[in-house]
Amino acid sequence: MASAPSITYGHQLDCAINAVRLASKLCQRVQLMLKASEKTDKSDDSPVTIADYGAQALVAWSLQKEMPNLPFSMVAEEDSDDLRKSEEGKGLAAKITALVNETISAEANAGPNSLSQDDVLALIDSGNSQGGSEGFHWVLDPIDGTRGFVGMRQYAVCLGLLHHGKVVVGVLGCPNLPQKRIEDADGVAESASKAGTDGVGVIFAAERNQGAFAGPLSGNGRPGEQLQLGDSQDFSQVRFMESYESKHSDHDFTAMLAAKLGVTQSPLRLDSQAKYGALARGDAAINLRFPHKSYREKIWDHVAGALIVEEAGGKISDASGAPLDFGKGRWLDLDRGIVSATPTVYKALLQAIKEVEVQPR
Ligand SMILES: Nc1ncnc2c1ncn2[C@@H]1O[C@H](COP(=O)(O)O)[C@@H](OP(=O)(O)O)[C@H]1O
Ligand SMILES: [Mg+2]
Ligand SMILES: [Mg+2]
Ligand SMILES: [Mg+2]
Repeated sequence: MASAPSITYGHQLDCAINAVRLASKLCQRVQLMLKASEKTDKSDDSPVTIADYGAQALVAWSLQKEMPNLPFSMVAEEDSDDLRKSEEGKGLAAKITALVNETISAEANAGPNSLSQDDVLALIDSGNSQGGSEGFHWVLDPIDGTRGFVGMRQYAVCLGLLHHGKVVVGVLGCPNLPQKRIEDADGVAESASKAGTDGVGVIFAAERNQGAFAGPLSGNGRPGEQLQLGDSQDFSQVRFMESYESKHSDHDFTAMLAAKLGVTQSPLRLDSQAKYGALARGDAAINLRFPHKSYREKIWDHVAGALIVEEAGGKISDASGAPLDFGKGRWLDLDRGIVSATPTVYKALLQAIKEVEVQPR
């Protein structure tokens, strides 16, 4: 008896790549003209800019335009509450609408002013799905690493697709990431300052069981370079990555873990899921994230990057080795932290975590 054909998600992958490229264009426009006044602070003290909102609206617009006949469910980070409440919020909403329309007319061959302010607010709010373990759900972080975006460092537009709770498509747009392998922190900082020029801006894309790929963010179609991780066991040669912000991940704890493993190189500190892309292409062998114990992770911070790492041959789990369960709604509950690495290094890492006595804060 012939076995049932396995499901593929090629069309959704193509649509996700187009949506991420379009939203990345908007982010690049805003980064060139970013002013402090166009930034609000959410109750959790994280900044959100007109680019976060604009990118969310554009991804929702692009996906629905390309797949008009499919039901649309999206779990996304932002909502329009702050844009409806105050005069300042309404002013931002007008700017976001103008920016979305400008980007659509410049990049997507549509007429100017094609979307009203209400349309844009509704597109932002179309990201209010609760997700779950049944059916299809897009998962979007319109700008991951907003602090990196504001600080002209790394950030990423991150879009994934869940099918029955498993990630089946993952795309990362990284406008400030060098296309060449990262040598050191100075090099990556220099790239960020040269966004939009040759050699800067990477898109990572993966489909379940079909591999992970990288290529220039500018351009069309699927990125062409397949990523396949090597498996070094020489810990004196490996490097680890972690958040730029020590508030997001305990740098003292990760230093202790690295020492336990025999890692001698200093860490590469980058904002956003650009770290997952960088891991998948071999810029470093380990990505560690150990937030404060009161912090609760959200799925959009990891969905796209997790598939890219796995499809490149890497491993990812929580600190106990349990797989990340993205099918439980908007939150991602897990044990202590998230670790991802090349396979042999990953095994040693889990063992080292068991052996260290001090736990993160
Ligand atoms: N106190 C905290 N601890 C851990 N993570 C935090 C945090 N405050 C915010 N974050 C999350 O960390 C993400 C950035 O991760 P990184 O440190 O790898 O750049 C943020 O994504 P956004 O920038 O999308 O809000 C946010 O979701
Ligand atoms: Mg945020
Ligand atoms: Mg995020
Ligand atoms: Mg974000």
